[in-house]
Amino acid sequence: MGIFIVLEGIDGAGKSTQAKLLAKWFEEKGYEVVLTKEPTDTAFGKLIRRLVLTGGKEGIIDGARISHEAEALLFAADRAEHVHKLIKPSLEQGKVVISDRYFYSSLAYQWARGLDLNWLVDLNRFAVRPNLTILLDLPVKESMNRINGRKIKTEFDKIAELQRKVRKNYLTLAERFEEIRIINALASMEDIHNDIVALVEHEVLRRIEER
Ligand SMILES: Nc1ncnc2c1ncn2[C@@H]1O[C@H](COP(=O)(O)OP(=O)(O)O)[C@@H](O)[C@H]1O
Ligand SMILES: Cc1cn([C@H]2C[C@H](O)[C@@H](COP(=O)(O)OP(=O)(O)O)O2)c(=O)[nH]c1=O
Repeated sequence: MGIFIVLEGIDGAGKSTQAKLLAKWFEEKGYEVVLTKEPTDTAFGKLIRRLVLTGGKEGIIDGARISHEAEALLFAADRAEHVHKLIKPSLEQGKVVISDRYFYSSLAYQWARGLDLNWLVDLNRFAVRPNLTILLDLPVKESMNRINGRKIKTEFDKIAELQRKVRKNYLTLAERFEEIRIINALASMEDIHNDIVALVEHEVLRRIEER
């Protein structure tokens, strides 16, 4: 079996930066790495970007805004394909899979949209649990500064209020899911990377060696 690591956090927390650094670290150690993300780049991911995340006629289908339940189902459908076509087969081949976002994003964001958390947990029950989930925790003000200037393509990016709810939700989820570890994402990229590597060594690699 391979190793499955997920990076989570609000928009601009540094997930993609740290996912790349971690992938490089594993590759230098001789592991085969699959670096991936959600929403994916498949047809489902594209549909999500078109119906949920694109600017302009945001989320409009047949003249009305897409419901939050439909959004949650689209993210889950994209994830099901991701799990069955990429994540599981790669883990079976002994690879390291690093995903920028996973089902915790659905729990944090769609819960912030007012959906029932337990319904969301049940909906995502098919999703194999990672060995380690790193929550990059950052105050919203700092994340907004970091993504300021980035082309605004989602309504999520615009609303600091929603980001605050999402941040709080992630911290609550960290109490419920034991694989989630919180890292202070205010530090420098290098310090955060070192913190992540320390977690990977202690929480994942050592446990595998002990088996
Ligand atoms: N530790 C850090 N300190 C300052 N800026 C950072 C740090 N990590 C990432 N950034 C910058 O912040 C922005 C958002 O980072 P990114 O990795 O794209 O976040 P995410 O994938 O979580 O949206 C990028 O411009 C990136 O270069
Ligand atoms: C995976 C996932 C993402 N999202 C949101 C979080 C982000 O604000 C947004 C898009 O993710 P993002 O990481 O910004 O993707 P990209 O930069 O490739 O467009 O989707 C959910 O609401 N639920 C989910 O299940």
